[in-house]
Amino acid sequence: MKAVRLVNVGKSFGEKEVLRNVGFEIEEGEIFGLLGPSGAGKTTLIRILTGQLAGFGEAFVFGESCDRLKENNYREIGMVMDNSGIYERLDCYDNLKLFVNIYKIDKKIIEEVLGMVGLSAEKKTPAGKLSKGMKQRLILARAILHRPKLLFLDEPTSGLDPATTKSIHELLLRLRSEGTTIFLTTHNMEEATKLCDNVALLHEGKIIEYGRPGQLCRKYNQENKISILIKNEQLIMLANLPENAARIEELFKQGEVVSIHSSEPDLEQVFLTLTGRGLEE
Ligand SMILES: Nc1ncnc2c1ncn2[C@@H]1O[C@H](COP(=O)(O)OP(=O)(O)OP(=O)(O)O)[C@@H](O)[C@H]1O
Repeated sequence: MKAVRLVNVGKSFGEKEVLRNVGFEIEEGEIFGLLGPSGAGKTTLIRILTGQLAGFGEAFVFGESCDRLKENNYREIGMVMDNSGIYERLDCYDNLKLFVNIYKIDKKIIEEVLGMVGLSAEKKTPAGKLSKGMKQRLILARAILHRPKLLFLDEPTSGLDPATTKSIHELLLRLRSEGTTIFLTTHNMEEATKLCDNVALLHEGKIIEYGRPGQLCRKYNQENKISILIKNEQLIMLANLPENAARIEELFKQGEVVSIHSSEPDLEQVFLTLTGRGLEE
């Protein structure tokens, strides 16, 4: 069974069409990235998938229609959205205890999950006194407490420092290795390339590309070039064509080559090629 299946999903707010003909599937156990600039409709799509908003078309999680999700379906889903649901005055432990009680699970899991997100030392710290990165990790801890099969993460590392971002990435890869399906939105193309098995590019409410990050980069690699760093720190860019082979061979023979690699576009450039706009605009 697919973790997520969308067929012709659309959504309008009044006159404004925010999503149109959105269709794709997510396999169980993959990390999927929905990429698009601000206002593209990413959060709206997550809200439809989590039953918080009704749209047109068909949307399913684990075969269940998203407008009919019940308690047992919600037990399989975890979410990290803007509205964090964290109580500032309660410490980290008690914040999680609230949810352990709601889910009726063993409270032994709290210590384990605090460890997973690197907050064991902050167990007794009120959430209001945590740094932004720590708070984000607490929100993530809350979302994975009941070990959901499907995790929705709306910009999980936005505005966080590189160390916290790295620890969140490691946690997401660990969750995937344990079989969790992850649906994330991001503006960060490096994050998407590093983590995602598949990505969809959303532009003005429509999916304009879908595929593996590497595959998409190669597909739009119109200017396939090779960059060669030589000893005097000079960078030589050559088209990846047979007629340049002799030149490259000569540089190798002269012992000049420090490094050589093919230069493919990144997802940011793919998006720019398709829309004429960057993702951060
Ligand atoms: N409840 C609402 N009522 C009216 N318009 C809305 C509502 N929610 C979202 N929109 C509009 O729908 C569009 C898509 O918003 P959405 O939040 O889904 O974008 P996004 O891709 O998640 O953006 P960001 O990256 O900034 O979070 C925006 O133009 C937004 O103004």
